Amino acid sequence: MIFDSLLGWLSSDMAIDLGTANTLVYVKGKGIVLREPSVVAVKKDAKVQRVLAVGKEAKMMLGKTPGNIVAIRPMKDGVIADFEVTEAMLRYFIRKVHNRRTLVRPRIIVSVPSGITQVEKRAVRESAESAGAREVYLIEEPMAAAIGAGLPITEPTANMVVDIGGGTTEVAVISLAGIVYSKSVRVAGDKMDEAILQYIKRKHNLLIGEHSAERIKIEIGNVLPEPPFDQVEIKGRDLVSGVPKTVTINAEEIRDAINEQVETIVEAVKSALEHTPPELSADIVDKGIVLTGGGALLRNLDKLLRDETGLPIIIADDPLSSVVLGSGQALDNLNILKEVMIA
Ligand SMILES: Nc1ncnc2c1ncn2[C@@H]1O[C@H](COP(=O)(O)OP(=O)(O)OP(=O)(O)O)[C@@H](O)[C@H]1O
Repeated sequence: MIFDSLLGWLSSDMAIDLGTANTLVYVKGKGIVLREPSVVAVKKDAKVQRVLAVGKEAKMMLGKTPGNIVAIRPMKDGVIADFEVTEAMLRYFIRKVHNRRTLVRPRIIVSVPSGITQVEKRAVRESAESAGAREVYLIEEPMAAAIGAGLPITEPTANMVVDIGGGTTEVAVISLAGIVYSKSVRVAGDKMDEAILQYIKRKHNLLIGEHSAERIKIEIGNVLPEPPFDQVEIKGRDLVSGVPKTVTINAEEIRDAINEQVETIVEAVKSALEHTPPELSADIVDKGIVLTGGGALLRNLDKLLRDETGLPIIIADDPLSSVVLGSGQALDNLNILKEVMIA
């Protein structure tokens, strides 16, 4: 019986939020011990590929590497896009958490987007196992996010959570420790960055990298900007002359640039509301919708969702950590894990 093997968990056991943008690790009894971008810099010589840097150090190299070095983001749209590199990244993070001591192989809880395929689930399990896990348990991200945000998921009442990450936006209605309805769209922070990059290219003939696009979004991104608009100077390469140049961009332009992605997220929320059984809808009217994930920090997204749905919208206390905090609670309290883990 699988639950028998839940006994005897060790202090080296951990919960990992293997995100498209960031990877977070929670160690049993200790809390969050690692928070790094999901980026790996790899050097390719002849046929051999060597990992040069992982996490923050590798993210600094994005878009700045010479020919034989590539900075790779091995997760795309919430799932593993490059199996080997994901495994190398996980191995690095697990060893870092353990201070490179070789301990008993840990049991690991990994959160995955809701509705991922069996093949994608197997890829996550296998990559965690080859990176050193003894056993791997999976939890759906919106469930983990809801637990991490402190929602009473085991009660017979609706909890609605919208987790906006780098690769996916997950909308879910949870009651009695089960997901009553969920919708996962592969539109979130990364697609916004891409849209900003394309907008600046089109409108200002300026080429910028994805790292700069993300920085602009975080600095002045706002879904309901008002004059005087915040603005930021950006440097890039002029498409026509080929030389470096600087332009000033304002928040209204960025709203325009990411409008389509924001609309997709709003529509996903509305569609979830339409598919929620009436008894549970009544609970949502009272309790509202909780936003988690880095995208919850996009300025005024909560206000826009409130305008569009007429419901109370609450941003979780620490939206970037909700998922790993929820998986961490399942690690600390195995009764929760038994209820929410998926096959
Ligand atoms: N202040 C901010 N304003 C807008 N977006 C932000 C802000 N801070 C972080 N983000 C965005 O949040 C995203 C990362 O969020 P998070 O770490 O929750 O995602 P993830 O778990 O790695 O992704 P996924 O759940 O899709 O696998 C990035 O796109 C980042 O640019």
